[in-house]
Amino acid sequence: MSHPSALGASRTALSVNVNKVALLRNSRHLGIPSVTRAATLCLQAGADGITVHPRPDERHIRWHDVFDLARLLRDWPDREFNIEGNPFHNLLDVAREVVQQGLPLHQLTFVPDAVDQFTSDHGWRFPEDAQRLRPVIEQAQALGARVSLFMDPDPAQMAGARAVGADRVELYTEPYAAAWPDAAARAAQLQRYRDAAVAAQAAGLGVNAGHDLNRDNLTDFLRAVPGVAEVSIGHALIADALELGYAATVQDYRRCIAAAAG
Ligand SMILES: CC(=O)[C@@H](O)[C@H](O)COP(=O)(O)O
Ligand SMILES: NCC(=O)COP(=O)(O)O
Repeated sequence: MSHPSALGASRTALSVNVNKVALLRNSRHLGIPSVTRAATLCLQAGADGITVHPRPDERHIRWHDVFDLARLLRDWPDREFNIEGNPFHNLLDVAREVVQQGLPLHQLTFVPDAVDQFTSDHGWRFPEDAQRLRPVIEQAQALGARVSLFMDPDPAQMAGARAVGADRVELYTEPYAAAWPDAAARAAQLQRYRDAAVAAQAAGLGVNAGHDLNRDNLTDFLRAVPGVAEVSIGHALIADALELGYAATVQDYRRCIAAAAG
């Protein structure tokens, strides 16, 4: 039976971000834990794809990881490979090399991070970023990749993302995750994200979401925000996997997604 993957199904796809596996591995020179082994176990457990966010300092994902994972994904043709990063650093060079080697690359998520960014904390802004984004979006799409722009949940910004040629936006969910424990703050945040998703879809964009999503906050988010195509989850999921193992963890996140639909 084929996997009901991001490539065809209407349910929200789960892309596992394996940055933090690489972070642990890099603290010694032993090659463990293995990033490709982690990805394999997540895919075997039903993850719809793998995400990496290689940073210029290679503090976690190293350039060879991108190619190792692309080679792995070649054996999983119904799953997706999503690479995140700033297109004005060397993201497009890596993407070009992946494609030149005949390896799979489904999605590039452009994130406006500084070189030394601690972690992503804001999205692109329009009209300020429009002129410089247009050509790099075209270059990425010419490689055959879907382009998603990391965006704050501001409905007024979504038409700008579409106008520069993006296929999707990824709504930056840290403010929602931070508000989640407080019911009133959570409801207010969910309204913002719902409005942003509706505006994005009205502009012709697909909607992804990510950052600090976890097993507690994921179902509420997907219940409130319509038509989310993909969530990419790393930090909390890998932390859960340290306790539960990759298979049980991925299955749990899939249950959180299914609970929102049911
Ligand atoms: C765009 C985004 O929200 C994630 O890719 C996040 O930036 C993960 O990066 P770190 O794992 O380096 O925090
Ligand atoms: N795009 C978000 C992502 O890949 C993972 O973010 P996080 O779950 O590590 O915060």
